[in-house]
Amino acid sequence: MAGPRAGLNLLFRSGLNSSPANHYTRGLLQIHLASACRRRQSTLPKHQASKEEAPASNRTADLSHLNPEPEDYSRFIFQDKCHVTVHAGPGGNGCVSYLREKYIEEGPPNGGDGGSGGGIYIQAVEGLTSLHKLARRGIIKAGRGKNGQGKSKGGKRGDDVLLQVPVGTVVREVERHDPVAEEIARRRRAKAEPGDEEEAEFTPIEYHRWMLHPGANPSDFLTVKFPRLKPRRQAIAAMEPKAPIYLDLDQPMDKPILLAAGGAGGLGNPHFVTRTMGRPKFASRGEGGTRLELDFELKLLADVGLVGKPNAGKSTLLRSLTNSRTRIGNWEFTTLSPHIGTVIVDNNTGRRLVDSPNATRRTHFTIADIPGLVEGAHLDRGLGLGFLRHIDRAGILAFVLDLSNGDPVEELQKLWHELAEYERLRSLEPASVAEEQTGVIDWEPSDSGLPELNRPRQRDIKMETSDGLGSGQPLNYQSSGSLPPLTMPPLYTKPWFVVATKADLESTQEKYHALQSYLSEVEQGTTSHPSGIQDGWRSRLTAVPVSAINGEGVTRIPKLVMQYLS
Ligand SMILES: Nc1nc2c(ncn2[C@@H]2O[C@H](COP(=O)(O)OP(=O)(O)OP(=O)(O)O)[C@@H](O)[C@H]2O)c(=O)[nH]1
Ligand SMILES: [Mg+2]
Repeated sequence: MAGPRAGLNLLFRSGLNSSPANHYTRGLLQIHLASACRRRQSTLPKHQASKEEAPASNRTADLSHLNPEPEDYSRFIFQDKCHVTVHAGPGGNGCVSYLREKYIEEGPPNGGDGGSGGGIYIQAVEGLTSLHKLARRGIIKAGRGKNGQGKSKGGKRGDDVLLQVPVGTVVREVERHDPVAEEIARRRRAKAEPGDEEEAEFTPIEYHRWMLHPGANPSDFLTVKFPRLKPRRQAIAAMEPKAPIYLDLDQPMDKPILLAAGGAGGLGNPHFVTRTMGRPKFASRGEGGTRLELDFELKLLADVGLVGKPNAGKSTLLRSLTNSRTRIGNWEFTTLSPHIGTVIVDNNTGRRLVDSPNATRRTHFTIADIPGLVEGAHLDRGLGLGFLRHIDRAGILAFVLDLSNGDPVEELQKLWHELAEYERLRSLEPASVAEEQTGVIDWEPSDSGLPELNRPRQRDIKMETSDGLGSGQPLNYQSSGSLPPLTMPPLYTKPWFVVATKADLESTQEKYHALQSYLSEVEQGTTSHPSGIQDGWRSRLTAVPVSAINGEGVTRIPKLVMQYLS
């Protein structure tokens, strides 16, 4: 059974050059032989087939996962956007306490300080592919610092919260409520606009900032003279990214970074001892924690993006190349959310599974199966713009064309037309178009990841400096208006190739040849680029004939991709 197949492979290896036509013939011959093998297998009487265990060398690979039962797919919950409110923990209160010992009736103050509130941290990690877990949490609160205690015991720190998000997540601050910045601004306003003299002398009691001994009467607030205490921040707050937060987490991170530090703990009463007041009856309360409203958006970061019409065979192709268990079905829009599969090119056994012509040390690359594009996708038809955004981030575009359905050259042109239109709309009036047509706001990602955080943003947000208590924190605000445009490399400058699938079906050969000669013309410049843009990518254009459902011809794709990966 394997005899003729092995013989033919040998023949191809020795005798044929690697012209596109031969790739096709080779692919198809392999397919025919494979189906011949299957036919022979199936012609065996059933009982005989089961009894006669084929020798190991003769066993054909199990291809059942390429044409699965309807229920044989992984349930993949996917969410690529969410809005989350995070609260950094407030600090614990300071304590009012005095030393009490035998023969020391009125000991010195020994109230401990309150613990600081827990911070909110974020980390992009590999292995996550969706934001749905984060979205479920809705409101996320870090722990409150514990109150200080007598005998100079400080309160425990509040628990930190770590948000783990997939690589490729963009985090944008929508709203901020910072009690410390608010307090500073209030004081500044009071200082800048002194009322009449009477009013100036009157200082309102700051119940929210001070606390008395538990045994004290509320009226004691009137008699105690509180010192001036500036709002405080934890020292760690200096590590917060500059507001408004805008993070483009396009690399896995070794360590989390701080989004919002918890509030500083209150001071115990020993801090307020003066010459005239040896036993202060008050301590300060902990500072409130910052509240942030954050928008998360996942822009898939795959090396290769599969672009094709619905039902073209993208998911089958992904299954044949990777371990993905994405859903396959003979109807349009089987895939409703992007799926990412990983192709291992080096399993670290000392011998690479796929040779790379350039000296890249990549051990794997990723492929994104994106829902099908229909005509008018750039106008948000079908699953349109929502997923065109995901193509943005793929480094290489693989156009999946169904050879059995319609004219592949025309299909390729239509797909490119959608991408070019999307590109054009984005470059024309990015914010308004994106907002108007999708309700989605695109914003400018950084080119170089985290260091970019400190780049000043062109947004009209009122900044407050905080009297040296931390570097210029913004006052509470709500972002409004349009956001800066996305600066991704234009789609037409990305390397691309074509995967001509369903090559096992009848009368596909002529279509394949027509497609291949069209690509050669585009490459040579005798025909315009299918996007209609003159300086689109034109080098090494090729169409790979495959029958993904039989797993035939697909091994050429990783080799091709490795040529483009650096
Ligand atoms: N004969 C043949 N059929 C194929 C091949 N690849 C896919 N199919 C069939 O084409 C149909 C659609 O395949 P899918 O992989 O779900 O197509 P898709 O592009 O992911 O479709 P959407 O998710 O709707 O965009 C299924 O019935 C597959 O079995 C192939 O190489 N040969
Ligand atoms: Mg699909």
